[in-house]
Amino acid sequence: MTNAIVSLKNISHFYQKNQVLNDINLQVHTGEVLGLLGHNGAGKTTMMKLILGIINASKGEVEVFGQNPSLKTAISTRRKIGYLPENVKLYEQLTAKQVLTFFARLKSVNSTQVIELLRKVDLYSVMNKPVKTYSKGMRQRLGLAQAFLGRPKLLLLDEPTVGLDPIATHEFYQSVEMLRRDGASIILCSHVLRGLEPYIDKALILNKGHIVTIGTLETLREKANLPISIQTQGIDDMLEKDTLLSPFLVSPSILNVKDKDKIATIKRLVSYEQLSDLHIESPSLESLYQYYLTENMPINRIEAV
Ligand SMILES: Nc1ncnc2c1ncn2[C@@H]1O[C@H](COP(=O)(O)OP(=O)(O)OP(=O)(O)O)[C@@H](O)[C@H]1O
Repeated sequence: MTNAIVSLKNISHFYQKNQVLNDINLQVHTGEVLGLLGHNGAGKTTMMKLILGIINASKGEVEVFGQNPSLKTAISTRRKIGYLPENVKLYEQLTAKQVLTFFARLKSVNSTQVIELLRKVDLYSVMNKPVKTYSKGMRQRLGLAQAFLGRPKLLLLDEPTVGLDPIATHEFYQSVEMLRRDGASIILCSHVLRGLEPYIDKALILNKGHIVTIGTLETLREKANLPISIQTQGIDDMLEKDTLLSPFLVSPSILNVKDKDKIATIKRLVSYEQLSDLHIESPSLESLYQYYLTENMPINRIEAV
């Protein structure tokens, strides 16, 4: 692919003698949203720091918009990157509008963007209230607006939904979606998977500095071949007695089947007149993550250095 805006080639990184990234290869293309998933300490923030140009890789090559982002001369590249750090603290005494106006000045961005961004992250109606009165979800959305000042082409979001409840998480991702529609590519690292799935195009699962797998959710599902869950209503008694279906039962009304058996199973289920409803669920991002972490060895493991 030619339109990679982020390219990591054979990246390894050490903090003193401790190797925290191992032969990482990654390309992020224009318009993509990549979920960088891994437990605490997997190396996600280190990857972000490399892309931001804050640290230099011990080995390998980092290119962002075709340049090494850590070079002094890569000013235009760095301007194209927006960053929301984990646990960002914005000035409590200032209002959201004042905070964004302040950052707009620091970034030499026209302050007309401030109001537009406050609308996008749904803080317009409270923009004149001090940040100290905001919920954690509102603060995170303000952090997101700060990261998007100057309309960066690449947004890096580090654990943006830690500590947010499901509603606040949903609202946060809706704001991310608004910014994505403005043309931003996004790398979003998280160990909180709940609510993430609809918003990412690809997932990279990182374990102890190794890439375990990377791909679209569809590809990850295909490779994992985990069972699909089919919930039925109205035929519990019949399912138990059906010798073709009963081996798949995991509860009186739920069957777990592999993708290849899905259609045959559904056809048999709908042949029951008493069937009143059917709910089909593909493996969740959480179960895929669990599968890849426990079942698979890293694809590019380097043995002890
Ligand atoms: N400046 C540093 N000096 C030494 N070790 C570090 C430094 N920064 C991170 N580490 C170590 O590198 C490893 C990877 O850390 P990193 O912050 O990249 O992981 P992470 O996946 O982002 O985890 P978390 O979600 O906890 O931030 C961890 O073992 C961490 O302790």
